[in-house]
Amino acid sequence: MRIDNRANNENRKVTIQTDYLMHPEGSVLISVGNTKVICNATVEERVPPFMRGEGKGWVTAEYSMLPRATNSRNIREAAKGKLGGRTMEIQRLIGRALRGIISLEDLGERSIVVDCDVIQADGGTRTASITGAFVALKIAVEKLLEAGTLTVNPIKEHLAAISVGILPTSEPVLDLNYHEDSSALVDMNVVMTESGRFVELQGTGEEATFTEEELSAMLALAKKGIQQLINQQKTALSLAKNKRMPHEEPVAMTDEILIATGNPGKAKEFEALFASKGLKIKTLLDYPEIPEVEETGDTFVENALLKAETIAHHLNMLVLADDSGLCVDALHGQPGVYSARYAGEPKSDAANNAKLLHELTGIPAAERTAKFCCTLALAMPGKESLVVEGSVEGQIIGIPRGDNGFGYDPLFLVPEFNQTMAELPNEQKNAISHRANALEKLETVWADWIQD
Ligand SMILES: O=c1nc[nH]c2c1ncn2[C@H]1C[C@H](O)[C@@H](COP(=O)(O)OP(=O)(O)OP(=O)(O)O)O1
Ligand SMILES: [Mg+2]
Repeated sequence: MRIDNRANNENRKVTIQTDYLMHPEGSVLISVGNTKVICNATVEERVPPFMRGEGKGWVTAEYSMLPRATNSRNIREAAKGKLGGRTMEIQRLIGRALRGIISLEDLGERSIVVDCDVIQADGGTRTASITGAFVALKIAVEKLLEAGTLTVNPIKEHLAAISVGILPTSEPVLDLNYHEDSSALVDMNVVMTESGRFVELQGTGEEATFTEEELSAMLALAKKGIQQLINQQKTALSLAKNKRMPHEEPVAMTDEILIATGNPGKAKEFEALFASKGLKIKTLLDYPEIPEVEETGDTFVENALLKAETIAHHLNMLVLADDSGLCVDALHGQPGVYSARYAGEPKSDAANNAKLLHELTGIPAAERTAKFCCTLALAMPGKESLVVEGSVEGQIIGIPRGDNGFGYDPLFLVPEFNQTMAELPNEQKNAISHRANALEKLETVWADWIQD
């Protein structure tokens, strides 16, 4: 067991706060566990003298740490009057990493400098800097594209970094904190692109050696961790982009509301739930030309916000989105946000139900408790979105029952009725469901929200 109770293949909790400071073209506060780094990207319409006239741009980085980012105070490098070797090495690494995914030709004769300032260190400051620096760089570039200064996107793909290592117990682990890092036998930093290409590998035995098998195990962990970080970058970038998009006066509310779902089962339920309020609904099934929003979030809240805000900006109107799913206790909350894609793409209710039953093989009825969760996000361009959550508890049975509803309904027993969600008449499901529960909460707050 790891000191912070994580599984060996588990990342620390990551948050990526965009537009953190007001002046830089791209500004991000990234937290990876207790490590916190501010990453600011600055665009300058010039390149270093030795590059002038070549039509190419330049991307570089600087790195530093606040004196009390660490357990005891470090003397500021400014006070010492020179940069340490470690600082030089790290800032060159960050610069190389960013130049690995940007076309300097497509950037044109301008520079982007990304400053990475560690405000709190708990291991992995260089990797957190790279992951955050990419987001700051991407925001700065998106703004150049939005302003028409650039017409071709110079950023070719996403990039993130993470550490892996081998603990004294010989276990390979992902994303080491400082405590783990200081006792690790092997410590490795991996910088990788979305397509799985490496920009840099820094693997070191600390009074120890490692085998090719151990190296492969560490790389597999790193790949998984980096994919998750890239999803988190995408989520933060989409939400930030929606906030930046200019908006005219939103289309006035009529007796119609748009629900950003492409799921016919949900659409039908919302129709019934809203009919009783005298409101008509439209869904994305009425707008087949709108592309599906990528659900990169790792929480229901993030995905509901992504769907609601992206569609609200697209159509310049009030939009409600639902992100929902099934959380099974014996599966540690899985499939959770992955409910729709549990058995892979293309999404299929039948395949998802089959996979769920398979995963629960041999687990006795008393331990098959579960809950349906629903997060609703209400978005209007130019306004802070409203978010509410609802849930309903039940149990996963071993053989599907009933034809009403959709998704996991035939396997979800509601104990108080001794019927599955798919056996309950529609009105009954709509009286007790997680969706109905969330909608009730929304009703108590939305009048105030729409007014101001
Ligand atoms: O009342 C429900 N009864 C049974 N299953 C349910 C229910 N509510 C959600 N679920 C399951 C279905 C799907 O596997 C996942 C939702 O995933 P989620 O991404 O929110 O919806 P989706 O992709 O089907 O449509 P969309 O994103 O366009 O709203 O959870
Ligand atoms: Mg979905």
